[in-house]
Amino acid sequence: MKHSVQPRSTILRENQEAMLSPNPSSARQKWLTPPPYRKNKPSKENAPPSDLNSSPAVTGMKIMKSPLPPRHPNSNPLKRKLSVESGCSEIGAVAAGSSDSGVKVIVRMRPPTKDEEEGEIVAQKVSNDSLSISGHSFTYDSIADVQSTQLDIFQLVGAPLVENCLAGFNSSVFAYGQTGSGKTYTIWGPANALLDENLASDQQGLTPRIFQRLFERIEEEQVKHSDKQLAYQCRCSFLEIYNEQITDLLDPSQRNLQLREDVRTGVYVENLTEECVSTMKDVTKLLMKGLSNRRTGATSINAESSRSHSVFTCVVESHCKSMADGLSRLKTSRINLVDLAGSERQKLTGAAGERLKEAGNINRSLSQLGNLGLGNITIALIHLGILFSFWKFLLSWNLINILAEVSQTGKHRHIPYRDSKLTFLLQESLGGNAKLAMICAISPAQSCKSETLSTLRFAQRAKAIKNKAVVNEEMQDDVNILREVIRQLKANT
Ligand SMILES: Nc1ncnc2c1ncn2[C@@H]1O[C@H](COP(=O)(O)OP(=O)(O)OP(=O)(O)O)[C@@H](O)[C@H]1O
Repeated sequence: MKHSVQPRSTILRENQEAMLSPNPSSARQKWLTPPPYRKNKPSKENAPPSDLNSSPAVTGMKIMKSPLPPRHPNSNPLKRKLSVESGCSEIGAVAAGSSDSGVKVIVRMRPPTKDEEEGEIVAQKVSNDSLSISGHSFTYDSIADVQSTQLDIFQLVGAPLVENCLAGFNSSVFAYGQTGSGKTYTIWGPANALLDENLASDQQGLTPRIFQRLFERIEEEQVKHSDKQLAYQCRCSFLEIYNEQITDLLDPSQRNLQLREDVRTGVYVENLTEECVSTMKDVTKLLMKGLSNRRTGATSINAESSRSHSVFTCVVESHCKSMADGLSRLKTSRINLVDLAGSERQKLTGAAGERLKEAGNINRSLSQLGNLGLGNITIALIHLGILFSFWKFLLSWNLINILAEVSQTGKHRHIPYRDSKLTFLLQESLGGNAKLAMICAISPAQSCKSETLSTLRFAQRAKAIKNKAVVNEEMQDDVNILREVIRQLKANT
């Protein structure tokens, strides 16, 4: 189901106006439509009129392209922090206390391949949060060793993400690591584990597990808060960034989509397809469609290597009305699940031709995620074709390094988000209004040692970043502010 729709800013304005409308029924029509967990029919025409007294539901509001992420409340007068006393704020608040702002870093070691088993195994888990590799020790939030299961990863990363999401926090998971280290396996799981008959499979990846839990928890929250007319809507999109071009994985004819920035609401992808989901079936359908449209190719390390970054995004909105104070509240949170293309050294992976060009682009965006800011010098090196792998190593620190430095010293610095599509699109997740978990995937084998060390150092720098996640909540009592904002927006258009 694809929806061709107007820009998010227009919708927001309409919704805000509707919520503020002196005629409450117009606001209701914008917000509540189908019965619980019915697949959404999102067009305006299809939306049956309903009212706030209808049963709790995952709602089928209007669908839109290009949703914009909620911004930090300092830059947006419409947002306020969670107040535990407020009428609806305890909804999904199990994890709301987790106001920790550090990036959670998990290192996952995949089992050695047959070839690797014949060589030396150099990486070893030492404790729950540390590992050693050839005498070097590293400490992170958690180490998942070769025995770790998909369920373990869900419990470490997925379960807290769902609670944070219901509490109104933006939440992102990035999988980073060398080609063939297990990023795709971790984030999506094997494709056959998405089939209906395998839904209970041990192999199921983090994303389907997250949505399974999310829908269960939504149902629980609606039962628990049945007096608050609690309604949810989940809208998903799926894109890939390949050679610095954005393709819509739910409609691959849409290539080279553009990133836009809205002053008030942030970065969005123009014309990206969004679909409403309310069941696991909806989600698996989107995942299977999107994953089958990704670019893959063989490297010497991974026969089915993802050659692009894939980003699955779900915007979860909840609307409730408190009986205690009669106020309506809207919480929005954005989940980003990101499978980064493999970091790789061309010599090791035997890259040539198209693969080499891809690798250059992959490395450029990953580099941007964490390089040293060597900008021009390094670009000159690239143009000369000199020491591709050395370049990658040097450049693999910029954004992460700058963010880590800003977090540690409190100094102001220009953060070069715009230097790659990946960092521009995901800037909220990197040092902004989001909780971020980074899963760094490694192989324990001697043959991967230098890539593994590079990944582990990247992970150390990532750990130092401080994000500023806040609950994204709008309240109806902000009516005067909203009216003023609408007036200003209208005046500016
Ligand atoms: N924890 C694990 N347990 C069992 N098999 C795994 C595990 N991690 C990875 N694998 C297997 O290793 C192979 C490579 O994994 P995967 O495709 O996830 O790597 P990747 O990091 O996504 O690589 P690329 O960046 O090249 O896409 C796959 O066959 C996958 O099934």
